[in-house]
Amino acid sequence: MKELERHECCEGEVRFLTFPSQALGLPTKLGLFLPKAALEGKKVPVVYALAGLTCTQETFLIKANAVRYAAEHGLALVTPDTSPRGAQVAAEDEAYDLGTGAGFYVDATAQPWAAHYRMWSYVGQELPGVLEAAFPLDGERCGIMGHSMGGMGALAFGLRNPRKWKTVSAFAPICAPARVPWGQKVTETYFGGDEAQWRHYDPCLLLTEGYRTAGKILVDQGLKDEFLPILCPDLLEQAAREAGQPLELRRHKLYDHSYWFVQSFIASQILHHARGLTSQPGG
Ligand SMILES: N[C@@H](CCC(=O)N[C@@H](CSC=O)C(=O)NCC(=O)O)C(=O)O
Repeated sequence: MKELERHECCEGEVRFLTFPSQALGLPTKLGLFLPKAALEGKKVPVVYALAGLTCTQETFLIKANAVRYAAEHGLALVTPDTSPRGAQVAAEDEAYDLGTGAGFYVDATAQPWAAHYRMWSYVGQELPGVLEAAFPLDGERCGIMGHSMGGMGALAFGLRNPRKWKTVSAFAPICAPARVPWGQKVTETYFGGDEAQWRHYDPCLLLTEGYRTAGKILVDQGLKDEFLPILCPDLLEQAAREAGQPLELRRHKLYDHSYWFVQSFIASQILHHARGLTSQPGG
């Protein structure tokens, strides 16, 4: 693990790191906020924040205004990159919604993508192990959140592995990727046309298959979101209702898809994780 940057922030530290990922078969970068207690060597709860299409390990930390709330509640934040970089796949830099910056938090099954596009294994397995060995992060108190493509990832990780991800939330997640153009493009490329792969990652399909999170899922969605028709929050609500999965879906009339929206509701999403991961009131 090599440190690229370190900045004092909200009595803790924001660090940018790189290491050679075995899952991705490439070096990868990530952001890490360590609150004051972690700098003093105490094990702290941690929330992974997964960003959306076109983002990097920096985007969420810079734009979501999450650090001050994480610091307030003594939470660490981890912000992975959104795809492998430099995989040398033809076409990986041609569109914003495929390839670089668009890993979709899945493991590709079709070549040439399958060699490096393995964000599911990287974020879900490799990264927590590497970080928990290197920093005072409590592997028993992990939460996961995300925006858009990252919201989809957060829901999928939370549903598939509730023992690891004790708290789950999302901003404007892609709720039914198998049914919408973004996901169909993934099917044609990363999955080589095998639509059935979505059964591992599509939040609505996972709910239908019986997967559940440990506690209530919190989702914020803007109603002026330019991507609303392909995010399908109504389908998530219906799938959760039918599955008996507790879900609080908060619809916000005036908000779009941007980080201005994320920033507006980040305090209560961080509180949701703090309550679930610490002994704070209401937890
Ligand atoms: N018009 C954009 C489209 C990409 C975009 O809106 N990306 C969103 C996430 S969308 C789903 O995952 C985002 O978070 N962008 C970064 C930002 O700083 O807002 C384009 O063509 O780039």
